[in-house]
Amino acid sequence: MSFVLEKVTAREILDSRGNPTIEIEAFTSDDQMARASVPSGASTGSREAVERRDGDKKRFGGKGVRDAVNSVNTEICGAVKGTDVREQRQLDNLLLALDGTENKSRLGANAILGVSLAAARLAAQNTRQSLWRYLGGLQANLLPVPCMNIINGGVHARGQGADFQEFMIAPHGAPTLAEAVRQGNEVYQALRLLLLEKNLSTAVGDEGGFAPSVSSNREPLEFIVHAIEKAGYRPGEDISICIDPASSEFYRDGRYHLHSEGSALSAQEMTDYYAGLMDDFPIVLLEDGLAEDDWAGWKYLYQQLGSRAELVGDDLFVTNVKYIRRGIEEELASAALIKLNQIGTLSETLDAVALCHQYGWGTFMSHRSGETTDTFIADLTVALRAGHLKTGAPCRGERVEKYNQLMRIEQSLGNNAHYAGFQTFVHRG
Ligand SMILES: O=C(O)[C@@H](CO)OP(=O)(O)O
Ligand SMILES: [Mg+2]
Repeated sequence: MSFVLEKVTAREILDSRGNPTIEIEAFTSDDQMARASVPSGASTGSREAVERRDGDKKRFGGKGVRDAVNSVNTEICGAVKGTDVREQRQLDNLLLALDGTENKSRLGANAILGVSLAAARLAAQNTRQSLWRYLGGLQANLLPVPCMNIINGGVHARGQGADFQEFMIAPHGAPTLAEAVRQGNEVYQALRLLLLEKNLSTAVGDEGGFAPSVSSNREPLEFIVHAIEKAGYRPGEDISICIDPASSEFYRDGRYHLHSEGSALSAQEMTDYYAGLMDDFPIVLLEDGLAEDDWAGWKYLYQQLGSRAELVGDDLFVTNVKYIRRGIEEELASAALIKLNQIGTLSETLDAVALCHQYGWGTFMSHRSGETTDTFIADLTVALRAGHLKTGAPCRGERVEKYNQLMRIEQSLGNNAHYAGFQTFVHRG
């Protein structure tokens, strides 16, 4: 079995929104092949690594992704030929040096990440290991709490629903991952019936959650608590709630504009608003409660609410150790969202997770709103003992496929599998 990278090739494919994205194939000198594809966000942080796409992300065959494809087929292919696919850091460093920019804008973070992931998968394949085992070794036995996004709002619902982007359920009381997926799905189905009873739309948003038109950000939480009970579970005991308001999207001129409620709040008022929600609903995790540039606001948020819920930075940290380190030093949050394509290589993602764990921070592994059926993040979550992940509703193939892969991994671990449960959510401060 060879480990020598012979060539990488790329093509343009569609993501789950029907927008173009990149797929990479990597080959060893004995003609073994592995494939990886790269997702794309809608509520992207401004400090994310730069993907090469058309401005509006909509044109298949447009310049952006085609340019990234060309770079892989020519420049990148020439540079990586001959590297050992097991030497992931060496390969990733080579790609960083080749690009030469701080934010991967020359070759494109999508091109770079696709090569990085395809090479890792090839190494796993040629060492005859599953990807999760190859990436995590013997410590890879922690199955994450699946945080299922069952109500979509914000830009993922084209502004027709709640201001908050994601309302997720976390079935942390389940004994196993498979049971958690089953429970989450039961709540999702119960929610559908509740919405229908109220004559609300059950059409879904980008991540498969329902996107009803509501008149406040409390209403989805009320529906969810009701759905948890209707499905036969205890809110807070068996199943809790995680929210990602993605507040950078409604932050302007120093205020948080909640259109559904007709208010514009300061960071302190927004924090009080969240405190009120935490009084009334079993919220265990709040992601991007404040905006990516509101560092002072985050400090206050953490002081007030760090002991009540895991406070996760997504747009704030963009999976970048530089910003996560600042967050740790200044005590701004208790966890980082982890998205491979925010930073652009596997090695840098491993560094971000290691830094978080070193300081007792949580790691919330995440898909993107524009996904492919690639299940790399499911394996990575188990490999890195990330503890909880979000990958949408238990609906829409590109989301379901990640949950299905986690169930496969759990089954192959047998008695050695351990379900993360409630303690995976970091509460402190
Ligand atoms: O904000 C987020 O956390 C993500 C994923 O749910 O959305 P997007 O991929 O659109 O940035
Ligand atoms: Mg987010």
